[in-house]
Amino acid sequence: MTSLLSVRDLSVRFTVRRDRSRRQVAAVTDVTFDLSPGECLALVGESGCGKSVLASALLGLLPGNATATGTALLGGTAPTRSAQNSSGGGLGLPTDDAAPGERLDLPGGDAGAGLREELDLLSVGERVLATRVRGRRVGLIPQSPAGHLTPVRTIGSQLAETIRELTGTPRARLGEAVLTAAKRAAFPADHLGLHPHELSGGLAQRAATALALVGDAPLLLADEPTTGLDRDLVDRTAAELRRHVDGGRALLLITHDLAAAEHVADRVAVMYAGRIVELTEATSFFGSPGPRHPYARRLLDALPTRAFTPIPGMPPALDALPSGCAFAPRCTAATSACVADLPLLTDGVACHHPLQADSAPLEDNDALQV
Ligand SMILES: Nc1ncnc2c1ncn2[C@@H]1O[C@H](COP(=O)(O)OP(=O)(O)OP(=O)(O)O)[C@@H](O)[C@H]1O
Ligand code: NI
Repeated sequence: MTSLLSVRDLSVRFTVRRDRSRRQVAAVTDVTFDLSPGECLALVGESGCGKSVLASALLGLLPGNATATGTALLGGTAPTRSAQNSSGGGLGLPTDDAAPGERLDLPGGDAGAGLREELDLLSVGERVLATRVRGRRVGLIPQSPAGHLTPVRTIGSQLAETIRELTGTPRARLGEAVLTAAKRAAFPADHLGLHPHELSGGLAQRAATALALVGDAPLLLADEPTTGLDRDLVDRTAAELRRHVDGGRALLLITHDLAAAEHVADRVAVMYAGRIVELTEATSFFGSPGPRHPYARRLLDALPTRAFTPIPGMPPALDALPSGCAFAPRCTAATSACVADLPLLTDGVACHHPLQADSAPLEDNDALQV
């Protein structure tokens, strides 16, 4: 299937001042993956491994001290018959690769050819990202919803404004549309009159989710969308996200919650110290043969429903990464080759000694060989 998003060699470097010298923080390094319409890729990994920075890079939301390199092609989408008619047709785009259920009758009278052409998200620039990409072609459920909500406006009025802007819903039907949008994210209707600071973390999360779903963007980036939610709301959010994907949209699900990832994801990418170290089908990852990278295996074993064994040691500092495998100092299977040579992602795993099928949980008392 044609990719909706093709990320190639995406790297992000932050320049920071430390001890009166400038240092480079390698937050994301050489990340490559594809995402198709109707597919969910879960991006998992310990805190600080670069997941949110990756999402920010795709939306042009990096701070000023960051530099992103590589490419992130967002595929063009074909117009529907009605959009073709209304815009006079002939947008010069292929019509046979539209995702099933993809929203193509683009809102807001913005149905120009540029809206649907292929874009490199890393090079298009802020104006295109702000007017044509964010919310319309790429939706974001941010990790810190409070920072993305307007503090002085009620959730209801923020939803109404976003709905009007992105879908062109007439004023008379806005009230009904706000209720529908809130319900999709399990945001209670009787809280729509509240301001962001009056909401709990979980409610702010649901408000941000409702806002992100409004544009029905073909690609959704959901950064920890279930943080702060009770288990039944986690399940509801996971089900809503899956519905979104089954409607033909693509989802990059960034999460610590491997259980939620198991319910929603088609494929899993495991990040460690800024790199993808394993990229595989969710059924193989969560079932058989299981993760093949020792770090991925440890991550899964750390789940309370599995071996419940924490991963020993700490991830490396991103401004002083080793030249070989960054996981080697914590890896019980590491050899001198792991310290000397960086293993590249080959056949879905970046490891010199990938685990064999259905291997037993790794033991903490295995002596580190490095
Ligand atoms: N503005 C910045 N300047 C310097 N370093 C930064 C900046 N923003 C993020 N980083 C670094 O980039 C790394 C990756 O951060 P990121 O937020 O992507 O992690 P994450 O995987 O999303 O973690 P979490 O699961 O905790 O959300 C971190 O080590 C962080 O310190
Ligand atoms: Ni994050």
